[in-house]
Amino acid sequence: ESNTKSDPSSLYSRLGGLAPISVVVSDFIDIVVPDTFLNKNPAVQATRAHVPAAYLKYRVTSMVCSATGGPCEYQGKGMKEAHASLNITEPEWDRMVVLFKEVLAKHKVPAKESQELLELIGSTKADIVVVNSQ
Ligand code: HEM
Repeated sequence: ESNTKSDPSSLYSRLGGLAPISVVVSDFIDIVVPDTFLNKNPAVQATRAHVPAAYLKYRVTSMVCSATGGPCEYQGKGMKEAHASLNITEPEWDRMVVLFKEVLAKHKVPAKESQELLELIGSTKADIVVVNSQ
């Protein structure tokens, strides 16, 4: 596995590189895609028919790899564009964060690295949550 180009102090390296990152992302997508609360959003539910989970795993893994200082290049859509038509609400965002924290705990990602990943995810919130429902 070629993570040799990466700074050893990067979040990417501290997470253990691409193999552990891809496992955490894969588990996360496996939990998020069938989640009944998130699928109450009809726009989100509708994408299940035409956006394969394997595709989302690939895109989210390459994004996390890139954003944490790893050797990947994210070539997917911007977060605003990817989620614009999904009408994602604040409660849906909060549900996703709960599910993400469960996956981090399951894989025993250390507190510091978990916090950094949550901040990274948090930095995309303004582009993803388009409905202010509170
Ligand atoms: C409640 C929160 C979220 C929901 C319900 C959600 C749902 C979705 C759905 C349904 C798609 C497929 C859109 C389509 O192709 O029509 C998608 C794409 C994507 N999402 Fe999310 N998402 C959420 C949050 C996030 C977060 C926090 C990230 C990463 C920081 C993320 C990263 C991506 C990426 C990388 C894609 C693929 C973009 C592409 O096709 O190039 N999503 N999301």
